[in-house]
Amino acid sequence: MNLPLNDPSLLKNQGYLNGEWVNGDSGDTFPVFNPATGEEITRVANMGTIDTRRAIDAAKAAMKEWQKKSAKERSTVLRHWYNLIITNQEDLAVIMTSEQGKVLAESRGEVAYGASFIEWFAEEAKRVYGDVIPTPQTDNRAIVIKQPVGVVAAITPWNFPNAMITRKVGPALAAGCAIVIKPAEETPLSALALAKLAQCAGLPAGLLNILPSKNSREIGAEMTGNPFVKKLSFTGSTPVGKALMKRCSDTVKRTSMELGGNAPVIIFDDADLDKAVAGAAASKYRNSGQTCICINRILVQDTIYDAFVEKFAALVKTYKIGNGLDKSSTHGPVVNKTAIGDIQVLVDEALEKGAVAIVGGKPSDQDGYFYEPTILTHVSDSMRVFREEIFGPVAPIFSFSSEQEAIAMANDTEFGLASYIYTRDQGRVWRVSEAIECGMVGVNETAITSEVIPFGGIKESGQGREGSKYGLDDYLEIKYICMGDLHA
Ligand SMILES: NC(=O)c1ccc[n+]([C@@H]2O[C@H](COP(=O)([O-])OP(=O)(O)OC[C@H]3O[C@@H](n4cnc5c(N)ncnc54)[C@H](O)[C@@H]3O)[C@@H](O)[C@H]2O)c1
Ligand SMILES: O=C[C@H](O)CS(=O)(=O)O
Repeated sequence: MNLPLNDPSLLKNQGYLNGEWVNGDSGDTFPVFNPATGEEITRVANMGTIDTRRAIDAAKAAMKEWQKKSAKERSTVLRHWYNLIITNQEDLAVIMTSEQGKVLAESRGEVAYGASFIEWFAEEAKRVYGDVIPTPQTDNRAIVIKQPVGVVAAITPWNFPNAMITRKVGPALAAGCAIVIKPAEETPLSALALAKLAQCAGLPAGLLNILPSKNSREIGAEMTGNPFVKKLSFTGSTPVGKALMKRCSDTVKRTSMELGGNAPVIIFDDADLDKAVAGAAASKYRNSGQTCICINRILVQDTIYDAFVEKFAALVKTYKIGNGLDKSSTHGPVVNKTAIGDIQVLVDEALEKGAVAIVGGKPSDQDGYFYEPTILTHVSDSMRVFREEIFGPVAPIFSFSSEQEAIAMANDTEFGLASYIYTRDQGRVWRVSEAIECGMVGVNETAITSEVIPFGGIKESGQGREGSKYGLDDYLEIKYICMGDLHA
């Protein structure tokens, strides 16, 4: 399948290992499909254990020189890479829409968002400060320096195939580390195109290694078991994150976990209703609901429930699902056929328990993996759509009476990634923001992410933070040096 690219050389189908484009040791390949059409885009090298081991060895060797460079030298390379990503934004967006499905406008936005992490950490690289601590003794001083954690392994998901790569590679390289990445098997092309641009930017060989593969378990086993890997950064589902954390404990690796969500939005009766409708819809149906911080449960105060449902349904009915490269499409497909089935199981379970699909409720009849934007009313917390991450364009709308009931519903989950509140009562903003158990809160806003904020969750949504001034810490180790014999 030919993609409409200005630079066709960005469409890579080999692994990127030690600065070279290579086929997997097995010589095997796997297909990458366009979810809007079901067509095969290309076949990609299927990397395995031997390739992973080679990549880790290359990263270990390359890191020796990289960590000796000055922060400014590392920053300069990252800045050049950022400039190349922005210059090639349109091609990167077309590649993303073709393999992941999101509409082109969202893909363009993700490329810019992904690039912002490279820009941000090009700057943060120069601000890895330490401490000089006055000690209780008079003849010594305590010095604290920060050093790179070591070789990083990373595993990333298909829903943001560009930004989930750069949100890890940016801080890793800025800190002086080298990194080996396995992207999702559904969307390797975005990662490979980023590697091509990093190569063009002069990033030294071995610092960035991309291992496309269908053998995720096999590669994960090597990444989590190899003693030269000092940190695993994972973004994906909570069950997989738990398994990887367990494996990492064998060699006491540091881990960063960006896992599943079950975000509530709480809409109080003093909210600006039109803003709440627009914000809730934008979050819920962003990337066709395949976003970790998508609203998963809409909680509306009972006094405004009917008014909210009427406005929300009127907006959702205007959506046009279709191929993301078609300018008239507002929303794209879901990632594959399995996702269609998973979503339908959740919807059917709710319907069997009394829910009503006032909009949608089934797959679209057009070719490709399309699910109709769906709204469910008459829902309850006994349904799976209350407890599980839907990861599709389905909006269950629950009602509540009091602030206390809303907080209890919001917190009634093992997840704790993002939450959203619509109210114009400042006292309520503080009470509810502090009471909700999560890592990020949007108040009268659902577009809450950028490179400057600490992205991450609590409970079973993960550990660590990506982006912001905090993001570099996950790739650094603190070393304390006692400077004695001061009066020698
Ligand atoms: N918190 C965040 O920042 C964030 C961001 C994006 C997605 N997510 C979460 O990711 C999930 C959706 O993405 P997904 O379907 O790709 O998740 P997933 O966990 O199925 O896969 C994520 C990655 O892990 C790999 N993988 C799967 N099983 C593995 C194993 N046993 N060993 C090693 N690697 C394995 C996959 O190949 C993929 O690269 C959702 O739960 C979503 O909430 C979280
Ligand atoms: O799906 C997960 C992403 O992290 C969401 S965002 O692009 O960071 O908002």
